[in-house]
Order: sequence, then C-alpha cells, then structure tokens
Amino acid sequence: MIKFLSKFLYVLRGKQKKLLVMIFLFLCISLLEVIGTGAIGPFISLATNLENIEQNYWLNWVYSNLKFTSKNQYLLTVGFLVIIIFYVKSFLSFKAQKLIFKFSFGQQGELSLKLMRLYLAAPYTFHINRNSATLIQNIINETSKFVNGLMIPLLVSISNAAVIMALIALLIFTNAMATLMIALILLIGLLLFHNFKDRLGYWGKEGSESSAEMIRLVNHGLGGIKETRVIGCESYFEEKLQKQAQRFGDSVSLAVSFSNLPRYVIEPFLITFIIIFTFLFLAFDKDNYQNLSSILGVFALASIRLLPATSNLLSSVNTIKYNTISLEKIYLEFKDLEQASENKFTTIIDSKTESKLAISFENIVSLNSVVYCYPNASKNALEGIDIEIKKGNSIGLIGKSGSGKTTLVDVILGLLTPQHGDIKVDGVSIYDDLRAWQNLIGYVPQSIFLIDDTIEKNIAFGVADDAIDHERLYNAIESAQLTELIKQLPDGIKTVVGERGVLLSGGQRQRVGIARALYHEREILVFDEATAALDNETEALVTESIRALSGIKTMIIIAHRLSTIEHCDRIYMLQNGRVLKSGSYQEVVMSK
Ligand SMILES: Nc1ncnc2c1ncn2[C@@H]1O[C@H](COP(=O)(O)OP(=O)(O)OP(=O)(O)O)[C@@H](O)[C@H]1O
Repeated sequence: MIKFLSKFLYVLRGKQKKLLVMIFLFLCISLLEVIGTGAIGPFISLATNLENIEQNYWLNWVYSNLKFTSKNQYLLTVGFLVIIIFYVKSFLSFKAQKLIFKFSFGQQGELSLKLMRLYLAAPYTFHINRNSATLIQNIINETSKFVNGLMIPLLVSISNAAVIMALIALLIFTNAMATLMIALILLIGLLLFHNFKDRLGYWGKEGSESSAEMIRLVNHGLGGIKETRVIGCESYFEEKLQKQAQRFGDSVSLAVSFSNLPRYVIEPFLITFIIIFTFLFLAFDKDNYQNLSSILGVFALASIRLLPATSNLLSSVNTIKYNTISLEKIYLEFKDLEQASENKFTTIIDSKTESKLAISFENIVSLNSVVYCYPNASKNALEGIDIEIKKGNSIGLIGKSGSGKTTLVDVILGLLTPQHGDIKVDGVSIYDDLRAWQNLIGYVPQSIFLIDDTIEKNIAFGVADDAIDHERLYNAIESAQLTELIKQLPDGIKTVVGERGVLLSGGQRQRVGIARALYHEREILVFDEATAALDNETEALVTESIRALSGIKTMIIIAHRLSTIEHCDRIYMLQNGRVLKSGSYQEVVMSK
C-alpha cells in the first residue's frame, strides 16, 4: 500500500497540492450527501407525527428557540429547508464533480505529453530496443487507465471511506447493537474480496498485455498491407488478433464482473440479517415494537447510504487492483527515462531555444578511433574508425551489407554514442554540445519517413505553418528536382501525400526527403543511400543536384550505386566495422 502510494505520488509529482484539493472536494460531496440523507429523517418523523417535536431533543430545541407560532409552520419550514439542502447539495456536487473531472482528464493529457517528451528525448538505442506499439499503448491507453482506473477510483474510495465512517459513527450513536451486526456483514464482505486481490492483478496484466499486442498486430498487418495482401496472410493476422481480442475480452469481463460482485453479495447478506434479526427480536422481546422499528430504521438508513458506499468502495478497490499494472508501467517509464536522460530531459523542454544552438564549423570534422557496440551485441559494429572531413568536402562510404555504414552514420548523427573515441569539430568534441552539432546536420535516410500531410509540410518538417520560409522551400524543391512533379500535381505543394507517402512513387518520396534536408539549410548533409530508390533518369538528376552542392555543403554519402559518389573528394571502404581502404574514387573504387 505504501509502495503503491509512493509510486502514485511519484507519477503525479508537482500535483500533490491539487490532489489534496480534489480529496477535500470529494469529502465535501460526501458530507453533503450524508447531510442530505440525514435531513429526510427528521422531516418524515415530523410529518407522520407532529408530537415527535417534543420527543426529539434537537427538533424541540430548534422549535422553542426560533419561536415558531405553530407546529404546522415548523413542519413547512423544515420541509423547505430539506428542499434547499438537496438543491444546494446537487448544485455543489455537480460543480465539484466538474472540477474533479477537469483535473483528472487534464492529468491524462499531461501524463501523455510527459511520456511523449521522455520518449522523444530518450537515447536512440532505447527506440531500437522497444516496440513502438508498446510506446503508443503507454501514451494513449495506460495514461487513460491511470486516470480512470486508478486516480478517480482512489478519490472515490477516499470519499466513500469517509461516508462509511461518518455513517458508522451516526449508527453507533443510534444503536450500537445493530451497528455491530452491520459492521460484521461488511467485514465478511471485505474478507471475501481480499481473496480476489491477486486474481484482479493477474487479469489487469492480461488485459494490458493483450491490448498492447492488439496494437502491434494492427500495426504489422495494416502497416505492411502491400506485403500482407501479396503474400495473402490476412487470415494469419485475423486469427492472431482474434486470439488477443478474446484474451482481452475474457480478462476485462472477468475483472468488471468481479468488481461489481460486492453489491450482489452484500445485499442478500444484509436482508438475511434483517429478517433473522427481526425474528429473533420478536421471539425474545415481543413487547418492544417501538424499539424494533427504530432498529429497523437504522438498517434502512444503512441500506440507503451505507450499502452503496461500501460496495462502491470495494468496487473501486477492485478497479484499482486491476489497473495497478498501469501505474507500474508509467512509474517505470518515468523513473528509467528521467534518470537516464536527466539533462537531456531538461533541455528538451526548452526545445525552441535548442534549435538555435550552434557550434562553429570552419575547418574540419574528425572521427578519432570510434568504437561502437550495440547493446547486447557480441561484437563491435565499429572497430576504431578514423575519418577526416574538411569543410566543403564530400566523402563517400562504401562496403558490403553489414560492414557498418549505417552504424557509422548514426554515430555521426549523434544518435548512437561510441564507447570509445571521439568526434571533433575544429578540435571541439561534439559531445560537449550534441544538440548544437545536430543543428549542423541535414539527413536523408534510406527510407524517408513521410507524414500524412501536404508536400509543403513534409519538406518543412517540424516547422509551424506560419514559420515556413517560402523562398527556402522553393529553393529546396528546385534543388531536389521536384519542380516539375509539383507543377503536375492538382494542389501543387498543398497536395497531401497519404500515410507514409503512399500517393508518391519511391523516387518522388526520396526527392521529398532530399528537399527536406535542403530546406533546413544545414552545413553538413548526410545521405544514406539516398538515390537507391530512384530510376536512372531521376537518379542522374538528383546526383547532379548533389554534385552541384559539392564545395558548398559538406557531404557524407552512403551509396551502393558507385555513380553517386564519383564526385566525392574521398571514399572510405568499410569492412567488418573497420576502414579497409580510403582515398580518391580512382584509388578505392577503380582499383577494387
Ligand atoms: N540494433 C542492432 N543491434 C545489434 N546489432 C546491430 C544492430 N543494427 C546493426 N547491427 C549490426 O551491426 C553491423 C553493422 O550494421 P550496419 O547496419 O551498420 O551495416 P550497413 O553497412 O549499413 O549495412 P547495409 O548496407 O545492409 O545497410 C551488422 O553486423 C549488424 O548486424
């Protein structure tokens, strides 16, 4: 319980004060409900017999002190008061609930945002090792479950516990014997549900795992729809999804049914007790009917308010148990990622200033004995790479598949941090200010990631609509040989490219990627097999535009087509993570 609370408060840090206000509001609603329920009693007792004024100390006290002229006038006033209490109670309850929901759902948004920020700031290796379906599940589903399945039920539990305690105090005051019996019934109920604790936790885990698995399967099946259709493996995904949906349905239905069990068990228990109690009472204390009706009245009050409060409390505890897995997941993500990238996290919040950070690059970038080993890999992917790139020069990286070209580029991009060695710009390590280094680089990956938006937004990727520089945009389009294509499109640069750019050809996608790198006007351009998907004619055009950048931009190009790197000042041939050969195109390629 203490562990649960400390994790819960860790996730909601900075919100503790607001949380206390929410608890206070919940308690106020409960209090209003108790007062409301309690106020009907005196009214009914007065209405059935006006003589009750004399028998009830408080009714009598108010009657004589406020100097009512008649008992009927007193009854009218009490009735009016009860009406007012109920209206005020409903109004305040509505207001308080509104505030509570605003806070709770606001928290859901904030938690999602916080997770997204952490994922964006996480080291690249974190993303290599994690499935995006799990991250989506955490950002969307787990935060929702945290709020709906943990935070709100926790607040509801606190308020119900307060109602229960207030009513029990009231009952003890009225009839200790009957209260003891009710307490006994509630205790049996509590013990019964204690047994379900672990099973609910298990169902919670099952529900969460199966829903993450469902997102993963949908991603795979629909994400690779072309392959799915051609191979004809639709039924494979259907069957797998069906299995997970079944698993999800079973665990959720069991958890929800058992969460509501308290109501179904406590009710008949209470009725059994009332009837047995009445028979026993009649058998042993026949003459004291008045006493019996007052005791039954206590039971009635209990069943009106105490029963729902208890079953709500137990249901909420069950819901919390079922959703504890969400707390565990969010807590672990927060803790691990915040600790791993404490500094990075604080800078990412300030991402607007980040994009302006700059490092001076006037002469040379040098890679000195760079060694990189992937987490859990048995051998190094890079084994002591030494490369020098002069400003304005172009270098080409070649080598067989698996020789380490992409890894080297990822290290240069600052996505992977080498275990040994350093990268220096004019003698300054890039690790002194990685963001500033990255602000020097434009990158065209092997497969261009396009968003389902216009060509314009895809080129000016990550730039707010009103901040798009149209001159730069047209220059980039021109240099990437996209002008003709855009002229032919019905909506020009406003044409939507479809999810992952499905409405464009492979070559066109590649050119949009190149235009993106050019739009951002970075000093160093990194092309990772940028021309692999282009037809000969387009490739020649793009190669030409890359060649035109020679001497203006510093370029690092990975290419399988040797024609792309013909113009490079220096070629590095990699093998097993080492530089096998380096020199001019003639020296390295022609003498192969
Ligand atoms: N995430 C990873 N975890 C472990 N090992 C990896 C990972 N990614 C790549 N490797 C290994 O690192 C080595 C270099 O891979 P890399 O992708 O850099 O080669 P490459 O030259 O770019 O190949 P290609 O031309 O096929 O893209 C390979 O042996 C590969 O198996």
